Amino acid sequence: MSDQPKLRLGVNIDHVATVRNARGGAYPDPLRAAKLAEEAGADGITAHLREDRRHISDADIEALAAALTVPLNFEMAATDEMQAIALRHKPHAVCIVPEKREERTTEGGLEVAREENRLAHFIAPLREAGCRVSIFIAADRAQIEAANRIGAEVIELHTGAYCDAHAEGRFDDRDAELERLREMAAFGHSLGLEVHAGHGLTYDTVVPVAAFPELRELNIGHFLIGEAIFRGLPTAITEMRRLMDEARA
Ligand SMILES: CC(=O)[C@@H](O)[C@H](O)COP(=O)(O)O
Ligand SMILES: NCC(=O)COP(=O)(O)O
Repeated sequence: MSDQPKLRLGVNIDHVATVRNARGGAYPDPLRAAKLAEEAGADGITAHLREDRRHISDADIEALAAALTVPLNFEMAATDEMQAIALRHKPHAVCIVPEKREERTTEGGLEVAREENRLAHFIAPLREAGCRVSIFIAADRAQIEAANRIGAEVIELHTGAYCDAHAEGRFDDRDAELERLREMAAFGHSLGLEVHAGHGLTYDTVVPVAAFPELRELNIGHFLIGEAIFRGLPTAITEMRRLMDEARA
């Protein structure tokens, strides 16, 4: 048995809403997926209320905030509208992410270093309301230092570049990205930040990341929701949990 602290698995249910929204109406229901994920051992649920509402809706956030028994990690852009929604629901965690209207998915990390003053003021009321504030950033020393200076308690390192390099067979790039993530997880931890990671992780890419001893949480969504088509959501989650636990052992 490992004596490392448990690595939590946050299941992101955004893309249940993507499927629902393809036809309108109410099916499939992200809350039902979240409850199933809880039963399957998810340690938390992550949902990203995009400004354009392309997947998760305001009503989804309301339902999740009211019904979950595990912590809700509410991903949002640093806008006044989103801040007001977060302050209304007071989720366990608020993760500030960058958004671009034209992007297909979250392409990079938040630019904290150039917006320190604004972001420090933006997160202060969220912290006062009792939310754990997390900043979704690239594995970059300057961004991590800035996240620490503005008073974030948590950073989530963007694993997309590592996963993309793996998927495209660029293995030298993948290994370099993995090394960068490893070093920056250790650096963030050394500053006293809680370190999370996520974006694009799959069964093929999760193990080396889950092995970083400084990590406390992985947030995984798109792959798990896709895999649920083939083997069901509980089994897809259980397998991810098994790989994470093996990596920590
Ligand atoms: C910030 C992040 O990584 C998640 O929100 C995830 O990417 C799902 O949302 P999108 O696919 O819409 O970016
Ligand atoms: N913050 C990352 C997340 O919640 C899940 O990202 P993905 O697995 O859907 O790419």
